[in-house]
Amino acid sequence: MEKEAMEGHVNVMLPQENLRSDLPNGGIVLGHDKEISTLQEEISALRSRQRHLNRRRREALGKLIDLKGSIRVFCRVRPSISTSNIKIKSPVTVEQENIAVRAVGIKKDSSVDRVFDQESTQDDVFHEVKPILRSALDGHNVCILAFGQTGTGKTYTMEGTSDNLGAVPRAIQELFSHAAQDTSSTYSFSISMLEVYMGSLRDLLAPRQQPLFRSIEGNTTCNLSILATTSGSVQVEGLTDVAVPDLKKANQWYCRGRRSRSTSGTNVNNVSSRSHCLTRITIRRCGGVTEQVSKLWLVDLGGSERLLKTGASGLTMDEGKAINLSLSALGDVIAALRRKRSHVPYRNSKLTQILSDSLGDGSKVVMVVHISPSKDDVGETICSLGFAKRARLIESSRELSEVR
Ligand SMILES: Nc1ncnc2c1ncn2[C@@H]1O[C@H](COP(=O)(O)OP(=O)(O)OP(=O)(O)O)[C@@H](O)[C@H]1O
Repeated sequence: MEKEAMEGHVNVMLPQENLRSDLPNGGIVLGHDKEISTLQEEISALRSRQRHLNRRRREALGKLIDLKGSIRVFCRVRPSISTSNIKIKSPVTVEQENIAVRAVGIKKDSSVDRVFDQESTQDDVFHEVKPILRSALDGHNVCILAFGQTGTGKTYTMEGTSDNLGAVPRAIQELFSHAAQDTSSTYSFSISMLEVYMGSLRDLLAPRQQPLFRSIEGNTTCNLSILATTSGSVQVEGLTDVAVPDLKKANQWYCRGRRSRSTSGTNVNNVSSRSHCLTRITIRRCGGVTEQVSKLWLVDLGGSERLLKTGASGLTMDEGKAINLSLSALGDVIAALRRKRSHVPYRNSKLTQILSDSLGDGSKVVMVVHISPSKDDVGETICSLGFAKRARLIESSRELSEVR
């Protein structure tokens, strides 16, 4: 019974044979009232036990995630996209948790919490990401970030394709499926999506579609502002937040937001994302008298890029510079958290400002660093692995007077 209660299912078997022997037409006689009231008491005791076990499960999960580190770093290697039949040996070799990069004059070994090799599937990645969703349902702010050089598969991991759904649609599905199974709490969800583009914010779910940033150079009319509340939580003023009563509605809104993203062709990716795309699921959990609100951020970061290599010029080059600057601000925040600095420079970019209540203490982060298997990308691969290393060294128990 305990195991069943922990999994959120309590099945109480009524002694139907006994009842039926007295009742040929299937009705209930008064003589059984006592039995019924005993069973009702038993059900209510089991419900209370279930709530208690759920609370303990939440505490245990929180401790487990803290032990593993408040930030978990995975690395995914994109499959080779060479069209040639000649098999070229990749400078990148991987094992379960280790990545070795070998090239002329380069010998670099890195370790992360889990490596996904070129053959890994969307299922494999989601399997590792899934436990942290429980933390979001339990009231923690959670952030799942896809980081990496342009063209290494960040959008593939987060959005996926219609045949191979990525982490965002799978996470949305998982939230609804958990909510349907948990009989001890009720949940409601809402979704927001925004794009951080050249230091400005654009609401991807605005009722009247705002003009694409890319189509109007220097346009900042879509700029939203970020407010920090006295309780330390962060609000994006005026950002559309749509209540999603079911999975179908959630997917419809997510697809709508995806279609509004700014993309452009570069030498290395012909549908390169020119911005950071942030999907926020707000979770309201009501268990008994208390309501808890938490945020799940699913972030497809713009690709870090070497501007010469991507062949970018004009607007595309400016976009690349802006992406690199905000990624460097994200790196600085992570480094400050790691060093337990009293000042964490969240304010240095819009990206880090928005995420400030979901990157610091008490929140849980999964970062999937994407790398290319190609010899031509060794320089970028080393940089991305350096970023992963810095992120991985964050300690979970720290006391910070964070500046947001
Ligand atoms: N694991 C994978 N399996 C199959 N195809 C992949 C995988 N990863 C990436 N791809 C393919 O590689 C190409 C580039 O991937 P994607 O657009 O996701 O890169 P990105 O890192 O988001 O790039 P950018 O930063 O420029 O937006 C796409 O055609 C994508 O479908």
